[in-house]
Amino acid sequence: MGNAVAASRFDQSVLVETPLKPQSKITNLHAVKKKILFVSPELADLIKVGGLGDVSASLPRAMNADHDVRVLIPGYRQVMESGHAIRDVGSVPGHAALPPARIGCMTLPDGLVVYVLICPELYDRDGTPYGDSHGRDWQDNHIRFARLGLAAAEIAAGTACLSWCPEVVHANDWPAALTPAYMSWRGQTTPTVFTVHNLAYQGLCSLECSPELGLPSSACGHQGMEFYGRLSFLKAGLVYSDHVTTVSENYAREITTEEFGCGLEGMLQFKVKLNQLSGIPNGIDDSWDSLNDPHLVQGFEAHDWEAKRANTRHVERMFGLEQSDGPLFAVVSRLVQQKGIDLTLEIADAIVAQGGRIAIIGRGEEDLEEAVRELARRHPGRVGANVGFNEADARCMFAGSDFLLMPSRFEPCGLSQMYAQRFGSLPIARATGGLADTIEDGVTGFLFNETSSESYLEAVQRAMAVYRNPELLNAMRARAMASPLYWKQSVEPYAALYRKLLAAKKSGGKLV
Ligand SMILES: Nc1ncnc2c1ncn2[C@@H]1O[C@H](COP(=O)(O)OP(=O)(O)O[C@H]2O[C@H](CO)[C@@H](O)[C@H](O)[C@H]2O)[C@@H](O)[C@H]1O
Repeated sequence: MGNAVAASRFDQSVLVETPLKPQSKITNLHAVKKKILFVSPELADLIKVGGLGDVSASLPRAMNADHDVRVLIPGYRQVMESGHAIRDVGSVPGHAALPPARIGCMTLPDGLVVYVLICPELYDRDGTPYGDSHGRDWQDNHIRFARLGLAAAEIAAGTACLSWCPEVVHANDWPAALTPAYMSWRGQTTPTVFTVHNLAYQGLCSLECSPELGLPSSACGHQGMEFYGRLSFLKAGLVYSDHVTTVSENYAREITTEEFGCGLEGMLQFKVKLNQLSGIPNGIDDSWDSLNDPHLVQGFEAHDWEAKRANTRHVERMFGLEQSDGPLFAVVSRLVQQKGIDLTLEIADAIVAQGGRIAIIGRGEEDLEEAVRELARRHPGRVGANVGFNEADARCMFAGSDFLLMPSRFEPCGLSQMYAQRFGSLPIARATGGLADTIEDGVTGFLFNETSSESYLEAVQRAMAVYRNPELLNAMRARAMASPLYWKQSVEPYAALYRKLLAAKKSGGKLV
């Protein structure tokens, strides 16, 4: 294993920073670089369950042009065995039932600095970050992710023995949500941002877990993280952070309604009144380059549809599909209720009957995994399913398909539809959350309104009609390929938010 943990107590990563050059412009740039700690349970380079892994890999890198953003993640087995050297740079003491842990530092090949929370009894396991290989949540998830939050708080307080201390802490989703909470309970004043990538995952545990987490009594009341008789990590992130963001403007509005608010809409409406909730859309990174992506059998640009076709033939071979002139539909998704996979299963026969073929890749809930396998068995040569996930195959599918099926019940932002657009595959999606913000109906994809197979099928029929009109199809493909935002364009709103929080802290004033 290449993950030697050296014995130093000091954070040597400072040694790789560009030395300051007096009297030069670079000096000024370094002077204004803000130190940001980005706390996340996933980082696509090392471990990814879904879109949060992509964002945690892309956003800190995009921000690093102007800031010094470092990521903190748990030292899961996959992280410790990733082959990247890990230097021992600090430690955090135990607290209640949270065991003490070490902090390692990993510098990825492009220079991204990643702090790794090393605590084998919590993280050295087979399975995913959240559960075992059968999809069952780890019983001690409250301890595992409270440990993450408290370690971040210690780093922010300067008590983790690191030589680096953040000026802003940015925590993501429920697994990192106790970061602002512990910081608040300990009287720390470093500004905190909490980003909700998915409000439906809340990190709930029994109120009786409170002593294990070492919570103050105020935490267990309605004004704290109590939620319908349980403790909610997600609510803690909302209550105790200085500002909450979510990953599209439309979803930021939707979560203040009963339909999408998961019971938290009242407090989210309150956040809006305080000007403490906003939507900042996700982007995609530069690797989504249809001409130069090494995973594709043939790179292509807009209007080089013959080259795109070579990718279609490749996907047909990958999934054992018959070659035909009919459209190829792709599903690249976590197989969970949110994504409306059941709706795709309902309309699949109609797609096949009209000459379409469907290729499905993804994993998730066991019953949905079995249902897609069964669909493929029923339509040999017309429907192919690969239950599992790998990035290379996903990229080939975005490049080779004509349409991406994404009938999500809700979608905070969605990345897959943007990946598909960039690779000339038109998303067919429900007009919800970030899907409604990133897809222009009839121009860069197709939208439908109702969570029903009728509404969905109507959009699929419109897509099929466009497919029969090559001129229109190609015009839409070209528009779609030019439409997704790169991360660079999403970075400034985060930077502006950090500036605002720092300015408010400096003036000692309340945020308005
Ligand atoms: N079975 C699987 N295993 C591993 N990876 C898989 C997978 N199936 C698909 N993927 C990949 O995961 C990513 C999916 O990202 P999305 O943003 O579309 O959804 P997700 O629900 O995971 O993310 C949540 O967080 C992101 C980030 O903010 C929001 O965009 C989104 O709306 C929200 O639901 C893509 O890179 C895709 O290729």
